Amino acid sequence: MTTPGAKAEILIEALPWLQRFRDKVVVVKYGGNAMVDDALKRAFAQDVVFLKLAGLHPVVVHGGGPQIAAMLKRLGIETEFRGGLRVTTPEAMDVVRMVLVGQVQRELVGLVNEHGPLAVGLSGEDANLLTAARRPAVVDGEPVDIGLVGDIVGVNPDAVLDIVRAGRIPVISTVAPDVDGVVHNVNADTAAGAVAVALGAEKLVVLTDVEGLYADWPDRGSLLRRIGAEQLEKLLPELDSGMVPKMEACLRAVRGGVPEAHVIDGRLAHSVLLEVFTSEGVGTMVTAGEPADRTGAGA
Ligand SMILES: Nc1ncnc2c1ncn2[C@@H]1O[C@H](COP(=O)(O)OP(=O)(O)O)[C@@H](O)[C@H]1O
Ligand SMILES: CC(=O)N[C@@H](CCC(=O)OP(=O)(O)O)C(=O)O
Repeated sequence: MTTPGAKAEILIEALPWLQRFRDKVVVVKYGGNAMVDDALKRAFAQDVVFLKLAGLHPVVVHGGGPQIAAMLKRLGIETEFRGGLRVTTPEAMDVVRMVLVGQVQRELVGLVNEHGPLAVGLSGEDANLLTAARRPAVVDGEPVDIGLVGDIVGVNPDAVLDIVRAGRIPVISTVAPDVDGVVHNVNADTAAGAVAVALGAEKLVVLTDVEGLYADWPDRGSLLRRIGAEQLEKLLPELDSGMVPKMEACLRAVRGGVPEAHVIDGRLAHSVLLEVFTSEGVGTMVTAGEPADRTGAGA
């Protein structure tokens, strides 16, 4: 059993991190694969509320890939992934928007608001929050047309900061119009990286369903605890599917001035709190400079 002294030590470990992150924006990307059960989703909502009440400014950017896949299946619409991105026809786009904004976002907003009137849901379409431009997938070094898939070319920070300044927690779905108003499907990792840069965030935290980035996936001994931008750039071509947009987003964040970006295990309850408020942190930390590599859990 934890003694009172040990409990106090755990609390006091958070002190320097409370000082560093107080009044700072922390962008948390919650991936669909980390939303595996209700207990974990509730723990995630608690963590975000905890950050807010501790004086940080969490901004949630959510995914929902598996939820989109399930709805597409129910509707008998087939889609495939190219280079980690969903090939998105106009018909699939309607489903992406319905699921992300109408289902996943609503659920997260509801879970956060069990703790008080905190979360406000919005999509890239609200107050010109996000502007997209069509992007191809890159497969074997070649650009491939994948339909209504966008990259973020513009962020209106005030659309988010107004909500933050009102003491609330923005929960952002990543569908975004292009300059002509055509709505695009934006990978949630990609959007989270762009939002973190535009908000001048102090940290980007990306939750997924593995412990972090592995140098030699799936060799479990190759977990990287820290990696610099240059080394990550070299590793990018070696990475598989889902990890590519995630690590590109971390790279974009740190190159855009966010001091650190993290990929952490969303299957671990309260992983966000462990990352923000403990000295050891969890998962893989990406920085712009080249830190000494640390391999292996707990290193
Ligand atoms: N080098 C790597 N390190 C860690 N995971 C990897 C790596 N390469 C590929 N993966 C895969 O990427 C997956 C995470 O991406 P994805 O399934 O898109 O997650 P999410 O829904 O959280 O965005 C992991 O479950 C793992 O199977
Ligand atoms: C273009 C593209 O691939 N968009 C993603 C958007 C959702 C997402 O990114 O969800 P996760 O974070 O759960 O993977 C998709 O359609 O699945």
